[in-house]
Amino acid sequence: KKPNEPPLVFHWFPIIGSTITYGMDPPRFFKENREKYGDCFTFILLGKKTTVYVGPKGNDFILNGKIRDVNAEEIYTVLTTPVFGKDVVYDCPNSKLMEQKKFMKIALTTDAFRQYVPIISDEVTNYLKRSADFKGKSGIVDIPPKMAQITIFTASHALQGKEIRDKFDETLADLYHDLDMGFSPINFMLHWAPLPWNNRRDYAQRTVAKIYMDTIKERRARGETGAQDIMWHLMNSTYKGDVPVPDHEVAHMMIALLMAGQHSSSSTSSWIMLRLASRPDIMEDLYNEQVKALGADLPPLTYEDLAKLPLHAAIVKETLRLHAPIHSIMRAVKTPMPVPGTKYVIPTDHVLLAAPGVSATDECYFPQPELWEPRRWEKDSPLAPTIIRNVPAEEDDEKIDYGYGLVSKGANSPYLPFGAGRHRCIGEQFANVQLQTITAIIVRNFKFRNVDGSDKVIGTDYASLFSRPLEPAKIYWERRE
Ligand code: HEM
Ligand SMILES: N#Cc1ccc(COc2ccc(/C=C/c3ccc(C(F)(F)[C@](O)(Cn4cnnn4)c4ccc(F)cc4F)nc3)cc2)cc1
Repeated sequence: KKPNEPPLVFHWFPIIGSTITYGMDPPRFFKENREKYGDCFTFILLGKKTTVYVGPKGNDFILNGKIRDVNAEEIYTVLTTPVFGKDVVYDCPNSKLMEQKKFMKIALTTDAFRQYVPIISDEVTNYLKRSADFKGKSGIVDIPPKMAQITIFTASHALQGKEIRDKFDETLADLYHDLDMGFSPINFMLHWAPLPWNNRRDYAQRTVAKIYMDTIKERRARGETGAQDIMWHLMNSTYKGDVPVPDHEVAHMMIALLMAGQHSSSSTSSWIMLRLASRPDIMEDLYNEQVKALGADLPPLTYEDLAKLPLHAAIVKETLRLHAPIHSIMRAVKTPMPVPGTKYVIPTDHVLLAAPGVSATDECYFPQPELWEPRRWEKDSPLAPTIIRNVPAEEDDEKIDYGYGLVSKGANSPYLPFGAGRHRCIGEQFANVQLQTITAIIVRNFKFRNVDGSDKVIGTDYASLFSRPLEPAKIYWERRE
């Protein structure tokens, strides 16, 4: 170990290093090594020196790193470009990504959400009516595959438009599956390997992109201006210098948004259902919150209704605190980076890894951190986030504009499931609308509990790109009369 580098995690073998212990359970790996080495330490991930820096200071160091010091696209492009397609997101200069995020964000407006809530409600209601797994009065169901179906229908219809959503009933579903096979950490690590599924992924990418480009041509021919969905906005956006967005870039951004929305929401909605099954009392409280706020006849849900359902919002917030789909955020180091307050200088042959989930489960910020308690987010809850150095976890947050609107630097926040800084998520509001609406409709139809009646919750599968529940994850459901 060199004197001015962070401590190196002990490992037996070169190349493999700590890949397996990290890959099997990243949160446990971070916690154990934080206790041994402190907030900043280096481990070997498939031969690559990977420096972890956790806690609010680590989150700030990595997520608010200067563009000349840290680089996301170098790390992510091998994973995302074969799946999304060329010239978008991580296959273009960061300045172009910032413009693309501006275009996407313009489409995700309150007006759009007003349209999305009825769309999402109807998709969930229809799915529950049609699904063979929810026939009769009660039963046992493996919930993650059902939530994957519900999210693909709701995300594709809301974000991509009706014509794309209807294609998911036939060809698009299989193509999406082949595309999805390429979205795995193996590709992340061994992108150069001629893995068999990568041919299917490449064929699927070209075919899906063509479906989008044909839809774009149809809409342009029809002079379509009705649906204010994302495709319409991207088709009518121009880069600085009034350069229109080429059709293939619109198609590739649509694939990127579909993948983002699908994986994050499918994982999170599965965890929400599993947590509700472990706490049937909270599921009852959600039902009563709706009856109290909207009336016992439970009229069709509107976007404005969501603001009257704070417990529904807290369910999503608390689930993301314990089950953030992205457990590791990576950056390449472009210039040697001195770590403030230490003698460490991170060299350019290291990769930086931020793990915001570590502070979200740190007892010094969240009392009883492993307890899933949505009410901890209410103002005067005894479990509320500890005020950090007189900076409340939520407010008083420094904001900065990277070209797609003001985003919080989140420098002091122990809770960053959507990241922070230049690469921060632009899908947070959509995700909240989608997840709260799905939860509200499910709560209206069913009561859940664990098959064994316990308050336990299943373990996490970290082997895929987005952490998600181990499968099968069965719950007992009962139709609410
Ligand atoms: C529960 C849902 C979601 C979670 C937890 C989540 C989380 C994140 C995180 C942690 C990042 C930062 C990645 C990094 O810094 O490397 C991010 C970025 C991003 N997310 Fe999300 N996301 C969610 C939903 C969505 C949705 C629904 C969309 C699109 C509609 C979306 C689009 C994006 C985009 C475009 C970026 C920017 C990437 C960059 O600038 O490098 N996300 N998200
Ligand atoms: N042995 C072994 C062994 C070793 C290691 C492991 C596990 O190791 C790791 C390490 C790192 C990671 C990182 C996750 C990661 C990063 C980027 C992205 C993304 F870019 F794709 C995304 O941010 C996703 N996103 C954003 N918002 N919603 N979705 C995105 C951005 C913009 C966009 F438009 C579309 C997008 F969808 N996705 C996921 C995951 C697993 C397992 C086994």
